[in-house]
Amino acid sequence: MTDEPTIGFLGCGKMATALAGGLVSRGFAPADRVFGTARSPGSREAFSASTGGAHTFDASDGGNAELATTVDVLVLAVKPYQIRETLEASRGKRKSGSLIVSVAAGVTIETLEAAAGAEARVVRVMPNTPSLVGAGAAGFTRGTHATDADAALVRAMLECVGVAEEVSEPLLNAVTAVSGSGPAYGFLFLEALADAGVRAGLPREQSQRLAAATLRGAAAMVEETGDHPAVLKDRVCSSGGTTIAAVAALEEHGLRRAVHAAVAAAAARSKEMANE
Ligand SMILES: NC(=O)C1=CN([C@@H]2O[C@H](COP(=O)(O)OP(=O)(O)OC[C@H]3O[C@@H](n4cnc5c(N)ncnc54)[C@H](O)[C@@H]3O)[C@@H](O)[C@H]2O)C=CC1
Ligand SMILES: O=C(O)[C@@H]1CCC=N1
Repeated sequence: MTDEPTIGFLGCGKMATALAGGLVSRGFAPADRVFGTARSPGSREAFSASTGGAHTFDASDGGNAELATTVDVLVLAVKPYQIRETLEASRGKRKSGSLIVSVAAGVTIETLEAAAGAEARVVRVMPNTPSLVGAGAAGFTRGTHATDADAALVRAMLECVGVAEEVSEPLLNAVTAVSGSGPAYGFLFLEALADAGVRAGLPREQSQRLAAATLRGAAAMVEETGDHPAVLKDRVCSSGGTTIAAVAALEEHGLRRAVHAAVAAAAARSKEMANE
């Protein structure tokens, strides 16, 4: 493999478009070394636009085989139920020495290695869509034959677009539940906060800007000070003031219980998908 590998996204839908877009805009790979395949023309156009012109192949017209013969890193980004068949179909067509990276929720290393063929080098990743703007959070685990160099390459890719944590495979279900699915929880909370601001009298755009900047600020405080979130929360809560009244309302309405239930549901679903 050269210093600058070619990267191909087999299934260039929403996750691939976010990851590839982030990788190109952050300089990990130029657009002419990034490729995608999809059945849907809309997905191919969005992928091309997000990457500043990466080439795409039509998956309905032999594109997956063309992609497999072309790239050094083959990123599997079709739906989980399609991973086995598309990987089996790539056997004997993949570029010599290529690395297989799967981003599919729930699809195990064992399934990937069985479908890819003997000695295939596989890394399983759980990324998230904020990779597009360099604010991703991902977990990864290496397969039986993946080398230290493979793990380092995948880590470098993921760190180019955010943070990356190597974990044991069973913990990928928890990673999926916290950070893979997590942006949706953040968007839901942000939407609710902005709505509530509108209810309290703010114009919609101002409320959304304030809500988004506030959540970004809270996350940055945790990351940059290293303080426990509870300590930072206590500093906002004046005695007898507005914040503690709001915190009490959130506790009464079961915010913590709701978050625990959400993450447990996503982790259970991820585990279940391994058997589908
Ligand atoms: N959307 C997200 O936030 C995340 C998704 N993932 C994983 O990424 C994978 C893709 O999910 P999304 O991007 O959300 O779905 P998506 O539906 O947006 O993308 C799937 C793409 O595969 C294409 N496709 C369908 N059949 C194909 C075939 N035979 N060959 C090649 N391409 C084909 C479709 O045209 C579509 O563009 C899933 O396995 C999911 O678990 C992982 C982390 C986060
Ligand atoms: O909802 C899903 O199954 C995928 C995996 C993590 C985020 N989206």
